[in-house]
Amino acid sequence: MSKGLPPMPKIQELIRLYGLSAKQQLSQNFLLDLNITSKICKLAGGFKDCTVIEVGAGPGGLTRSILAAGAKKVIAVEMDPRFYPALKMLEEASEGRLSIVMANMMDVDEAQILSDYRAEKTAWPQQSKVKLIGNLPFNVGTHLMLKWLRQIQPQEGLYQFGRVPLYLMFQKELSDRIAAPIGTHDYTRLSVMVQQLYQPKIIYEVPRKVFVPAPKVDASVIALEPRIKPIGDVQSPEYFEYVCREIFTQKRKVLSNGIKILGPNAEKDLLEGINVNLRPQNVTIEDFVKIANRFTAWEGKKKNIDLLEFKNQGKSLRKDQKQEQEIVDLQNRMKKIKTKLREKEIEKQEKKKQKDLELAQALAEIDNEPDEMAQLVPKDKQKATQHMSTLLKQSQEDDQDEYDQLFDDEKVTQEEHYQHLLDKYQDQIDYVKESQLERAHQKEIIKQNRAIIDTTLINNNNNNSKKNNNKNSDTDNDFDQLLLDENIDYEALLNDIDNIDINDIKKNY
Ligand SMILES: C[S@@+](CC[C@H](N)C(=O)[O-])C[C@H]1O[C@@H](n2cnc3c(N)ncnc32)[C@H](O)[C@@H]1O
Repeated sequence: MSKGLPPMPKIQELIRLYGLSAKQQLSQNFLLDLNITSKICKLAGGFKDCTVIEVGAGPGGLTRSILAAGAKKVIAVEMDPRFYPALKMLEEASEGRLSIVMANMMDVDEAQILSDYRAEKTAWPQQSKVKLIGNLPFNVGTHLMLKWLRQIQPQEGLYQFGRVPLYLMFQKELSDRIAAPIGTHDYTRLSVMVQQLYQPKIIYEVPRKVFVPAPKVDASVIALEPRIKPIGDVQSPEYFEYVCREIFTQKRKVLSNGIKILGPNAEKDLLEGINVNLRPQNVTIEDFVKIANRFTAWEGKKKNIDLLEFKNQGKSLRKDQKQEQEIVDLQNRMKKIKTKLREKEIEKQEKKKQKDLELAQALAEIDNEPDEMAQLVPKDKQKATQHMSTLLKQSQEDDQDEYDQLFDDEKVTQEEHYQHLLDKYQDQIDYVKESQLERAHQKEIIKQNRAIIDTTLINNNNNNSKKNNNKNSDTDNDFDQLLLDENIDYEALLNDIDNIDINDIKKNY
């Protein structure tokens, strides 16, 4: 049990209790082994007396270890509301040391939450009393890292609180690239951009098997300590990012050739004093800064340079995450509907069996071969129904003869005669009529089912694009309505649902 916390249910138990299965599509891979999370905290240098922002707290495994490591305050940011009850339980046990912020970290104002929770400000270049840690989906982690990286030089956001180190879990390959030394295969745009501002160090390699569920790749925790003084003095972070991006697209060319991508005469105007025979992977960060600063002031650069990637990264991530979430929700609703339909189908089959049995019994009463009829009914209801009509007709005719005779003998009145016939056959006649109608009706129902499914999905897509929050309830109402119909052809409906390709829905976004 975690030091400093009262006894609490295990994370695995909370996951079971609150039904917190990982959403694999959203790359939720949990760390449930507290030995591992404690080791990560230790390798991050411990959190004693620190204010720690934990990004993507999930069910709270790592959170417990951070608290156990003596953090003064933990601010756990999580965007998936399913985790709120589990985190709330931990918050209550933490005696004020844990606070939960339910939000997308892309939208969080770090300086605001740190002031709200009275984090201590430390003057640059001292080591900060604030630390940030996160086991995030890998793509999200990269976007956020770029967000924090851009806050360093203007000392905004996190960096109003001093030299805040970041401890981020990435897929191993990405951490290797971020930390890659110059001259290695892994030295890329990201290495240059991150290392210009941070001192990176891989502190822990985490094999995939320790996550639940296991991702497809191994991971590692990288520590990013802001440099006291960045390498070089970048004039425009936007152009620095642009220049690094463009030059690394020319990885196989030496600088004198590759630089041409930045515009005509770039070689003459931007490379003075730089070894032009190097490939990008051998160019120092200082030289990248020099080239980028010259480019920023350069008249010869292309007009309308696309800096959109730099500006829109956060936006596109938010959009991607929202869409992924919507698709997961849609898939979950489909799953629920399928379960409901299967139950209804079983119910319907039971009813059908019962009806067939009743039909067989009814036939047995007017036929001398009950066994044969009992076999015929479940196999071919239409044939059985026809057979039953013939038998009924025959039987009515026999009775008619018998009663005509009685009537002729004046033993019964005409009225009694018809009443007798009516009573005897009414039920069977109704049943036969119903059965004959059934097939035509079924066809109609199948058509209706298809129409409802089509409309529901179209509505769903339209609603998604209109960002209409009521879409789920509309869709659910349609389906609930559908399920109320006793005569529904569940099998056809299930087939239709099975044939829905979730990728088609994705395409429509
Ligand atoms: C890989 S899981 C890790 C959960 C937990 N920290 C652990 O180690 O078991 C990532 C968590 O980050 C959350 N998350 C993903 N994107 C986020 C974002 N933009 N802002 C806040 N939380 C996010 C997910 O909902 C999920 O709970």
